Amino acid sequence: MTTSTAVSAGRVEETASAKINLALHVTGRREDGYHLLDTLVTFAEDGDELSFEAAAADSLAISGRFGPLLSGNNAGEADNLIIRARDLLRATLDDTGQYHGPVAITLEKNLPVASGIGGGSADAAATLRGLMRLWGSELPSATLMHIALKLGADVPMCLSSVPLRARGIGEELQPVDLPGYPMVLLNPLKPVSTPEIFRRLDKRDNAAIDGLPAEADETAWLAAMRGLRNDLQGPAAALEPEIAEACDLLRQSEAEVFRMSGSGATCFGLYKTEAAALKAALALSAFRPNWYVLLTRSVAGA
Ligand SMILES: C[C@@](CO)(OP(=O)(O)O)[C@H](O)COP(=O)(O)OP(=O)(O)OC[C@H]1O[C@@H](n2ccc(N)nc2=O)[C@H](O)[C@@H]1O
Ligand SMILES: Nc1ncnc2c1ncn2[C@@H]1O[C@H](COP(=O)(O)OP(=O)(O)O)[C@@H](O)[C@H]1O
Repeated sequence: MTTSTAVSAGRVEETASAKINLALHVTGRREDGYHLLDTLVTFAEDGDELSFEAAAADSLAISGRFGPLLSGNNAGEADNLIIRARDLLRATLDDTGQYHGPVAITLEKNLPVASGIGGGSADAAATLRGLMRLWGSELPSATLMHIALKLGADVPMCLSSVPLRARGIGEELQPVDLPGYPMVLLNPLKPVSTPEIFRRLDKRDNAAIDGLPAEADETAWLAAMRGLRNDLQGPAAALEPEIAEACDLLRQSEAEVFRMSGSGATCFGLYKTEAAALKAALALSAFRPNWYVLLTRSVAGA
């Protein structure tokens, strides 16, 4: 039911930025089996592109390099996180008597799917942001965070898409003063199962992240990040050896910091200069033409 008539904008656009776990420490386990994390996260300047336009009826049109992977039984319209985000937001707006008319949504799926960079979570967060702009909605930030967490552990952090440290399973967020860096993402395009990676951990009470710089000093942050780790990288590389190869290629490309993101298989490299990142991306694309290589930049903290 739509209970008011105001539409604040005809068409709005949102970028769903790739999420990068620069470090991910598994520090414990909840009673429901979910693992407690301490993770340093940043976002790429690039990602999926979404648009939202008032229409006569609801629709979702998907295009882009990885669009064909989202169809049928794998996140087709009914299961797509975009649709789940739209419907959950609508239910809350309905309860508070706010407008939520029909909407035509487009998704340009540029990010590889199930690849440790949270494309689905970023799409869900972009949908919440985009529809609130389109519909002129007003919700307390706690309500929005509650909706986001229902959609997935990574969705709250994707709402702001700024560098942050996340704890719990992703609900305790603390922005950090991390500078932006030229960045290359590299993925062998081999799927890895997130639950399987968590199941294969042999240690679940690892040390938390320690000693992050308080200021945006590029060199101090690079040194701090070199001392961190991704506890999911060992199990993921054991399942998919090309992950180890991807990290090794990034090391050879003279990345200042290189590591796997999330539960894989995407790996990232951070560089001191745009020229170094460009050289790395060109060499990696030539050496592994069938892999996913993205030359981008990580966003800077506030
Ligand atoms: C590992 C991370 C790090 O940012 O990113 P991705 O690799 O997905 O990008 C996330 O914590 C992914 O969280 P989320 O998006 O909820 O993962 P899902 O794919 O829904 O979780 C699949 C399954 O993985 C296990 N799981 C997930 C998260 C967590 N903190 N502990 C777990 O044990 C659970 O068995 C869960 O049912
Ligand atoms: N819009 C979407 N984009 C990507 N995956 C989606 C989407 N909606 C639902 N999914 C489902 O979510 C799962 C995890 O996708 P994704 O967020 O890309 O993983 P990851 O966080 O590992 O990068 C996919 O296997 C897919 O079935």
